Amino acid sequence: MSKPSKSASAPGKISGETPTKAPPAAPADAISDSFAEPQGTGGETHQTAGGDVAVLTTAQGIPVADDQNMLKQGSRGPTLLEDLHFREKIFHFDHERIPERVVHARGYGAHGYFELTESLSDVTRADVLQRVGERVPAFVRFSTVAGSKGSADLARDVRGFAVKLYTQEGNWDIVGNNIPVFFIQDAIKFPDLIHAAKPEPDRDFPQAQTAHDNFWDFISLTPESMHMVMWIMSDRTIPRSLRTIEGFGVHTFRLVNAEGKSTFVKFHWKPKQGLQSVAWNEAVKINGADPDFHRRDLWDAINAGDFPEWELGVQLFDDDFADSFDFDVLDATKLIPEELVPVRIVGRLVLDRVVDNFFAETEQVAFMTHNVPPGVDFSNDPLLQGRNFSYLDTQLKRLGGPNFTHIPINAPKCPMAHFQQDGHMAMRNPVGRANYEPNSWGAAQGGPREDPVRGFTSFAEAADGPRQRVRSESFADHYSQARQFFTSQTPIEQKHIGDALVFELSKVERPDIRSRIVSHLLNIDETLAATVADGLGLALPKAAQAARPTIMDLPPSDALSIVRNGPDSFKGRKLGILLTDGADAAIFNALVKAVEKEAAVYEVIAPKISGVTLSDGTTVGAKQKIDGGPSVLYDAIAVVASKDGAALLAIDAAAKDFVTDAFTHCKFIALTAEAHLLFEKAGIADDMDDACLPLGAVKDAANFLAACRALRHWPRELGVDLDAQPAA
Ligand code: HEM
Repeated sequence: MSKPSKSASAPGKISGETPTKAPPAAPADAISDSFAEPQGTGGETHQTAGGDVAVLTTAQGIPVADDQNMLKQGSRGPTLLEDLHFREKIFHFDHERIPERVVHARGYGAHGYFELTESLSDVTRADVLQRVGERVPAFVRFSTVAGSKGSADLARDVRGFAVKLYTQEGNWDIVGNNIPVFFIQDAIKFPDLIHAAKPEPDRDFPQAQTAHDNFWDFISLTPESMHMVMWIMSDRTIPRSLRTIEGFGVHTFRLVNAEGKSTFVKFHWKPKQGLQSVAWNEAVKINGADPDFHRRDLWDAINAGDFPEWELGVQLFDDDFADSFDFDVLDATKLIPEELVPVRIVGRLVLDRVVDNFFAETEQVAFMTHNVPPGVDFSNDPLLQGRNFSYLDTQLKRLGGPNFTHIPINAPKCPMAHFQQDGHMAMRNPVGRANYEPNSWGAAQGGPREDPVRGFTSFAEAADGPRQRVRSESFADHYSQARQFFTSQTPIEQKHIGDALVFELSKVERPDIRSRIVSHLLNIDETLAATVADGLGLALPKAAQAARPTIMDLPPSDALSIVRNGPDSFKGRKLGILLTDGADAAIFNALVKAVEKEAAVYEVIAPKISGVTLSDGTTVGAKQKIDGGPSVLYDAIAVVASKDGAALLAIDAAAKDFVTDAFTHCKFIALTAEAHLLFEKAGIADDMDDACLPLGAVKDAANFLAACRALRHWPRELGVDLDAQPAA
């Protein structure tokens, strides 16, 4: 196979292959002064080539003399069909869009590597899992499921966590989610699930939300989804960052070793950054303030050298365990508690490079569950089996032809040779005379041959039984693990699940659908059901008919809680510092130093984007003007204001929102004595608690950053939420 040549890429220069390095940023002195640009007869700007500046060409390479005006008959006359440059330019523009993914349309990707830290050679012959210390390139795409490509990042939704490992035995795609279970057990229900979740077909809303009748109607009639419902109503679906989510392969897969022995496996990605989520009220506001919150966060962190990292964990088990387990390991609505089968950490995934071009890489990447190397294999999970058909099929539609593996992001990075040829946009065709096998052209010209030893062989599982459309009885317990998830949460997390259910069901117009959901909750946890019924002002219905009674005493699992798996540092988090003219320079500088010591980051927010002049006369630039930098964009806030500055802030609605939102969202807050006025005028001065710390002296900065390690002061929430108040 011929390999496209690599060429260094400069802005606007087209090469045959996606460049591996971002083009160098233009030096500051190269930024043009638009006031000095040459103008044409109509006053339009004409920038011309010369020196280091390349000549603009058509896609055919023909140099372009004028890119501002169409070819006309006279300056005010009709446009001529002969204008080859205009026609080509518009033609290409007209065809820029490809269909968005039918699900997971909004996503964001990054490059990195996977490194093996513990060999799995005892259980698999997969080359990538043999030798400790070896690395393979990786590409990861995170996504939301229901929203369109242009929807907002903080939608309450499952996050896709799709990993492509470019191994020496071909691409291995682990197409997972940040939740270890799924809504449905059988792939035949996937179109129904997604239709119900997406905007309703007559009105095409709501966008990127499950809070509507169709979704909850379907769910209320699909009791197998109840475990997943607990997860999606938890804070897992409003993560603080893509860097703070777990990833799960969900299904039971197989690992197969050199002797052909199979071991069942579940895949886990555990974030070194710890788990963290935001509050719902905060998520709603982030979506308005910065719909790109998650992608910006990932882009900024990687570009700053703060590379997110996940550990690859495996839960390995055999047939005996599978037979003894309370649930069916082929049922994707069930997980295997880590307390029963510990997660063995065997590798690390590091994301260290942003994409050069979003479309070329993130949009065109094609993940497929059936991409597995020799030594990895499938189980009979009927959801997985259906997925194995769906992903290849959908790529053909989305990427327009069978040659999507020629796109650099999808091309394997190992030797490959086959006789597939032609088709739309074929970049690689077999060379030489033979394009079939068997053939008699000999080693030099005959092309590749099969390899029964190294090649992929499916695990020789025996299967028997009548052909039938049926759901296994072993899939019939719909509530026990839902209950186990709920009882494994801390009280604040349980409250959030109740709040989320009340919120979502309040958006459902039909009372009977609300009631049906509560009838399922009664089979999970009576208190939760009563709380939700109360929140909806609904009489408690009868419990839903259960195919299997709930196992009430499954032991709680700490691994299922976000709060219990948070980090113990503020590393990688962002402090928002609201500054005014005349603010204490020593305190500001101490804060900056403390932030850097904590390996965190900060942004300055000021009344004007030009920045402020501090008490010592130094000037500090602002990243955000106050109404463009609400506190929902930060993990903690500090208000460092002078007396006059605080007086100005105290009349500003955005400044008042800045502190009240931070307070409501249980964030750590630091303030100078002068800034107190803003908190008074915002109406929260009397409620301030232990997580509101004074910035009276330089040493207070470090104390404050140390306190921020707890991330949130959740007890405060009970004081600021109507639903948390005792009934009158
Ligand atoms: C455990 C259940 C599932 C998980 C974890 C899952 C995960 C994902 C992820 C992460 C993506 C986005 C891939 C990307 O970033 O490009 C995706 C896309 C997709 N999924 Fe699934 N999915 C599940 C179930 C299903 C099922 C049952 C089907 C169909 C039978 C399905 C069909 C699709 C399709 C068609 C896409 C769009 C792919 C593309 O256009 O690139 N998924 N899924």
